[in-house]
Amino acid sequence: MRLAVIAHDGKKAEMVGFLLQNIERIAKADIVATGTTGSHAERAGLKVTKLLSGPMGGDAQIATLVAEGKMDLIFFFRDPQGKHPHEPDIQMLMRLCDVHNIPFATNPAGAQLLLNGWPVE
Ligand SMILES: O=C(CO)COP(=O)(O)O
Repeated sequence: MRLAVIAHDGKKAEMVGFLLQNIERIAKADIVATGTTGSHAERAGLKVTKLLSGPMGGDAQIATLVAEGKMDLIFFFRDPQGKHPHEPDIQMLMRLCDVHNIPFATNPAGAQLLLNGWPVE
């Protein structure tokens, strides 16, 4: 499973908690993350490949991986209360997931359903 994880600042703790709760399901996954989300995950002991921070182009990098057919699953825990200067990049990522039919969860409930339905490797 090639999984990308991204979380806005208000959702980073929730993302790390979610990943730790699902540690067995994601044990064999190749995980990439936007920079700061990835640092939080690493501090919790998770192995991730960190890309640029979101506002510096990390979402765009993940969008590129989606376009290239290199991603299976995207978890992006978005903060619905926040405004983000790189919103165009986020829209691009969501659009490319739709173009390429890549599952995209924006909150833990959706992410859990996707993980539960993922074939065991
Ligand atoms: O801004 C983000 C997603 O749009 C997340 O980026 P960081 O993980 O670098 O904070």
